Amino acid sequence: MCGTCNGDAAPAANTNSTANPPSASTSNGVYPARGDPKTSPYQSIQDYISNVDNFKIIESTLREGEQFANAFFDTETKIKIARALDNFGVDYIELTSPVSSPQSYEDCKRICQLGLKAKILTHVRCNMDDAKKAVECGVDGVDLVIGTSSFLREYSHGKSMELIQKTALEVIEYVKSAGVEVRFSSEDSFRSDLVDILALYKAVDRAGVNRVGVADTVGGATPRMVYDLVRTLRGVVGCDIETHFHDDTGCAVGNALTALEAGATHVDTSVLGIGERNGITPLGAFMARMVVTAPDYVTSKYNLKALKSLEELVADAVQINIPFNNPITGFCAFTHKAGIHAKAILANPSTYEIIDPSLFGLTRYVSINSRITGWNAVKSRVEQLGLKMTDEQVKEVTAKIKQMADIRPLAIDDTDSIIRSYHLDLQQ
Ligand SMILES: CC(=O)SCCNC(=O)CCNC(=O)[C@H](O)C(C)(C)COP(=O)(O)OP(=O)(O)OC[C@H]1O[C@@H](n2cnc3c(N)ncnc32)[C@H](O)[C@@H]1OP(=O)(O)O
Ligand SMILES: O=C(O)CCC(=O)C(=O)O
Ligand SMILES: [Zn+2]
Repeated sequence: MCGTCNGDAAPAANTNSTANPPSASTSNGVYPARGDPKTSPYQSIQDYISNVDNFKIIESTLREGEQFANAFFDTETKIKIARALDNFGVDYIELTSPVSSPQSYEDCKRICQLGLKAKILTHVRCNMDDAKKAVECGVDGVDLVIGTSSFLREYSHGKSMELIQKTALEVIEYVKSAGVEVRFSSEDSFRSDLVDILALYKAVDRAGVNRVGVADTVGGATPRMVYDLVRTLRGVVGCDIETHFHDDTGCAVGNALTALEAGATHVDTSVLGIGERNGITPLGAFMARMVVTAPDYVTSKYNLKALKSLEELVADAVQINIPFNNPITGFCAFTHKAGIHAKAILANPSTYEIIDPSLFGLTRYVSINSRITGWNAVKSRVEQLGLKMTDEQVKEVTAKIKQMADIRPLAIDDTDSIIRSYHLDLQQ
């Protein structure tokens, strides 16, 4: 009913041209009521531990994303995605383990040679053979992972905590000696014994890892659990803390924010959240969250206007549609329909929008095609069409629109016809 919006040919009542934006928008383009800590309750209270305005993104579309059911990335597609992620401004790009297949190995080497600004990582099991293959590819960093929960120790790799630590220290020493960044992560951190993993993290921190990683591998963690674990870990290690959240219970974005509030430094994302099962923290949704929480940091660091094309590229590559309710780029993410909303939005977009779509190169759309349309929105359309009517006349034509909309769904062309023919009648 509202047609396409968000940057495509703007349909009726695109308020970018007709609405009065609130007076002083700030240099980052976020309106005061949305971006100013004095008027926005949504910016986190800063404390000494929070990194909400100083985080890095480890973009894992080309690793976790390859674990998505539909994903098959040929070399050219991987390169296109890597370049698009780099253009967006992510800090790191994580690639599938080169041990996975000969082509994975070749692709990893190839992407390392592209000369991107983003650092290139690959993600391997915490063993010497995998680490050697990773280093051979020329990556900037190696992400080591091993399951530490009793489930994974028993049913995945069968190693004791003692053996995990011994192996980890050997592999870390090797990767460091190769002059490459190294991260050590405990898979399934939230179902691991706290004392066990803190001792392990402490040992790898002492061994000089660049980062330790906390992973909610099964997506069961709540923000409170995340805060507690990351905050505790922050007191135990001096290195950076990376976090990885699956979305099985819908908490992946909230958990990522909470992790930063608790002192994490890095967040793993993938475009549209693609990954194992229903995936991880989506890059776009995370940007939506963080542009509200830390507008200056996000708008100055990331090329937000490139989000839509990046998502389209990946959606196309894995043959899915962008969900209607996707933050920012869902087709109706900036569509306003109910009369009460439309009136206020036309007066000041901050009334019913937390994010200014223009930050992402997109436009808002006010629908005037339904039985819940109000006369103020119709008046705006009448003015856009260059027609002259009194308020009483606009109210009368609004009633006609509602009469028709009670019978069937209307397209903007139908509504425009009702307005034009009413206007013609007035003149005759
Ligand atoms: C939660 C996550 O997403 S973790 C990342 C997941 N990523 C991947 O799995 C990468 C893609 N995987 C692959 O290509 C393959 O699984 C490979 C190449 C890694 C291994 O393949 P295979 O040798 O055929 O083994 P398979 O996949 O059946 O089983 C995994 C093996 O890794 C071992 N393993 C699992 N995790 C670890 C670990 N962190 N450290 C060391 N060994 C591990 C298992 O014990 C098992 O070994 P086994 O051969 O003795 O049974
Ligand atoms: O390496 C990590 O930190 C995360 C691995 C992973 O994908 C997961 O545990 O879900
Ligand atoms: Zn994962």
